Formats: sequence, C-alpha cells, structure tokens
Amino acid sequence: ENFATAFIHGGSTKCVFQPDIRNNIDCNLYKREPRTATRLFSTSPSFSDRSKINKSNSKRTTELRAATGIPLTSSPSIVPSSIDDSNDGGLGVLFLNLGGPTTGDDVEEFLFNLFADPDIIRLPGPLAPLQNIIAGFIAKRRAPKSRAAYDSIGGGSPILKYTNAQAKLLSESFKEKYNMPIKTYVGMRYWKPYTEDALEQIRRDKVKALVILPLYPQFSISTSGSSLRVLQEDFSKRSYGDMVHTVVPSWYDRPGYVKAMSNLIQTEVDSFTDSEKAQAKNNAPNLAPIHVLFSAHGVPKSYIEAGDPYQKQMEKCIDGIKAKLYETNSPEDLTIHLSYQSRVGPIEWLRPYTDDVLPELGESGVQNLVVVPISFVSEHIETLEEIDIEYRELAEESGVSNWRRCPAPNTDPTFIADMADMVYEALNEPAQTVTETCIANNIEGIDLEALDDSVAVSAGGVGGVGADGDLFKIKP
Ligand SMILES: C=CC1=C(C)c2cc3[nH]c(cc4nc(cc5[nH]c(cc1n2)c(C)c5CCC(=O)O)C(CCC(=O)O)=C4C)c(C)c3C=C
Ligand SMILES: [Fe+2]
Repeated sequence: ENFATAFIHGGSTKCVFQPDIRNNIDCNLYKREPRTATRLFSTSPSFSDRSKINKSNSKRTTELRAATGIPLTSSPSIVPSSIDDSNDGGLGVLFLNLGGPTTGDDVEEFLFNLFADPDIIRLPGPLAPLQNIIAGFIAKRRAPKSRAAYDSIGGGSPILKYTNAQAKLLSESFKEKYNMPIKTYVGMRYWKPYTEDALEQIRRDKVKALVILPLYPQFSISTSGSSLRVLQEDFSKRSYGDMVHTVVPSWYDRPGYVKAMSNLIQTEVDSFTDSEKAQAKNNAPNLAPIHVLFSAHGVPKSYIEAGDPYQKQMEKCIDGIKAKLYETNSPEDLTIHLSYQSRVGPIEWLRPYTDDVLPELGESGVQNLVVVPISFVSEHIETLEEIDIEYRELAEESGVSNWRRCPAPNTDPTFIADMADMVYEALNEPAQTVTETCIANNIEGIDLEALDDSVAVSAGGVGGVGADGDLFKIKP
C-alpha cells in the first residue's frame, strides 16, 4: 500500500514520498503539457533600465497608432481610413481571463492547471521540479469538493459564456463609437480556450496591433501577472512579425467602471422598501438602515508583503465607488464595508474575511445588506455558489433578513462602453509592453525569497483544504 504525506508549512518544508508514489501519479492524465515552473518576470529589465523604457515608449506609441491607422491626435471623432472592414491584419484585443471547467468531468484537470501555476503555488527551489506532481495530488484531493460546488451551479463555470458575450459586445461598441473594426480574442489561463490558443490565432490572423486587456480590474501577481507571464514566455519564443502590442494592466479607477459598479449597487440599494428600512432602524437605531459589503477576492497576505499591488488597488477602487455612491446617498443611510473571500487553506490571507464579517454584521443588528463581488467582471463559481449559497446562508442565520447580491458587471452597457473607450485610449497612450507592465506593477521590487516562502505556506494551505489542517495526506 502506498502512502505519502507531505508537510509544506511556513518557511520550512518537509516532503516525504514513498519511493514508488510517483508511479501512481499519472502526469499524462492531463492532455495538456504542464507548464514549466519558471519565475514570473524573470526576463524583466532591471530597475535601472526604466529610463530606457520611458524613452522608447513614445516611439512605440507612434508605431502602434500607425499600425492601426489611428491618427496621432487622440480625437475619437476622427475616423481613420486605413483600416479595412475585414480587419485582416488590423487591430486585435486579447481578453485575458481565468477560465473555468465546462463540465464536472473537467474539474480535476482545471484544478491541476491552476495548482501547477507557480504564481498560485510557488515551491522553494529544491521542490520546484515537483510542482506538477504536487499539483496533481492537490487537484485530486480538492476535486470532489470543488466539483460539488460546480454541480450546484449547473455543472460548470459560466465564465466563458460571459467573456465571449463581453468580447462580442466590445467589438460592436468599438465599431459604433470609433467606426473601426476590431477583432477580439479570449485567452483563458487555466481552461479552454487557453491563452496559447488565442495567441496562435492572433499569429495566424497576422494582427498588426494588439491591445492586451486582463479582465481583472485590479492587478495581482496571481491573476493578471500569471497570464502576462504566459505572454512573456510566448513572445520570447515565437515571432509575431511586425505586430506591436500594449497592455492595460489595471483599470480599477476608471470613471466608467466606477460608474457602472455604483449604478449596479444603487439598483440593489433602491430595492429595499420603506418598511424594510424602518424595521432595520427600529432593530438597530445606531446603525444605518442599509449596509453594502464589498467582498473582494482574497490573496495570501504574503503576496502583498512581497509587493503585489492588489490590496492598494482594491482599497482605491472601493474608495472611488464609495465616493460615487455618497454623491447620492448619505452616510447616515448607507454604511460601506470591505472584506476578502475565497481563501484557501489555513495560512493568513487578506483580512477581514467575509465569512467573519457577515456574522458580525448580522449579530450587530444589520438587516438590509447588499453584497458586492469585486475583483472580477463576470459571474463565476465564487459569486453563484460561495456568495449566493454559502454566504447568504451564513448572513441569514445571523440576522440579515433582507439579503441582496449585486450582479457582476457582465454585459452592463456602461461597463462595455467603458471597455471600448479603454481600448481606444490604450491605443493613444504610450504603449506598455508585457515586460514593462510587470515592472510598472512593482514586480521588480519583489523579494522572491519571501515569495517562495510565502507560497510554500500557501501550498500547505491548499493541501490542507477540507482535510487535515495544515498537512495533507494522499492515500491511493
Ligand atoms: C490557492 C490560491 C489561489 C489564489 C491566490 C487565487 C487568487 C485569485 N483568484 C481569482 C479569481 C477566481 N478564482 C477562481 C477559482 C479558483 N481559485 C483558486 C485558488 C486561488 N485563487 C481555486 C482553487 C479555484 C477553483 C475553485 C475552487 O475549487 O474553489 C475563479 C472561478 C472560476 C470558475 O470556474 O468560475 C475565479 C473567478 C482572483 C480574482 C484572485 C486574486 C485576486
Ligand atoms: Fe481563485
């Protein structure tokens, strides 16, 4: 009988495998060649190269505009003439997203792809070659719990459906606003259509100018950073002819996005009846009658300590939406909170945790609550299952009687129109390459040793999920 126990916790790492355990892990189980665990931004220019980057920016912007036919003046009313309607070799937009399993049968392979990503679990140097084996263990162990969650929302993730709809609407909106055809590509990090497949299509289409748009408003190493690393690797290996590209690294503070979010929230706020508000005031006279809880996706705290800009961007994003909401609501009527959800394992993630805050709110007398998913722009497992089912139950058990959940931006017209503007503006601003984006997001300052340690902790955490605390056991 084979038995393996791996302890990966804190800075110290012990990994014990029975000699023949590897024979039981079929790494070919997953059709896709697992990616090698290379470091993110390993080829980034050093900090001292920044001035060179700045000097080269304006030249590339000119190239980018020339490739698309966009005039050098940035007036949206000027219609370029050099773009033909078939868009052959013209302008492309690449959406980067996470992806999700299409059916329950895909869940384990999807989880393997996720845990094989060194930006999700980064093992310390000597263990790095075992990344795929460890990812296989963890995926197998987590799959039943994860699959049950996907089953409860219909068996698969709706991410692709929403992303495709957003892509279609973006090209329509872009054409309408700027009278330019634009071809959209969807590249998922952990499921089909993979980023590599989208890049292949971009090469085949001989796209001349590419705007790269991660569908995460706030930048994190674990999301946009991870997808950009795939691009960095691909761009360093394959030729794209004379294609020029620019990245929109984060867009959490764009007025259009902030407006779209505040509109969606306001609709939920307006749905509380006068009697619901009066009852809440009666129940807790010192509290506002309506509370809004932004539930952002969490990341391990150690990512932030290693330089991930995610938390700062999240706080600024919430400040922006809050300011917009307080243009029409008084603080006496509406209180706003922020917490972090979806942590995996026993390590410290960003606090406060949503599953701590919800009972606190309920127990303090809050009755009317709007929960707002932020960090992501379409419905997915964590809105439809974690928030709508698990968190709702938790809130209602502790006294929140009138629960509302704000929808993700999905295909909201204000949001889509803003994305079209974002693409247009990206073509008129200094171009930022994939590598430059990584530098601009403070990645060059990251203490990789600290990151190694921290992610070793998160590896232990992931393994411990639904299992034995901070250790995981794999029994064949
Ligand atoms: C273990 C580490 C993880 C980090 C760090 C992390 C960051 C992170 N994730 C999202 C958005 C999504 N994640 C989704 C699924 C998902 N994420 C993790 C782990 C980490 N995420 C796991 C194990 C899973 C699989 C589901 C599960 O078993 O719980 C999804 C859902 C995709 C879908 O199919 O619908 C999204 C979206 C963000 C924004 C983020 C950091 C900011
Ligand atoms: Fe996640």
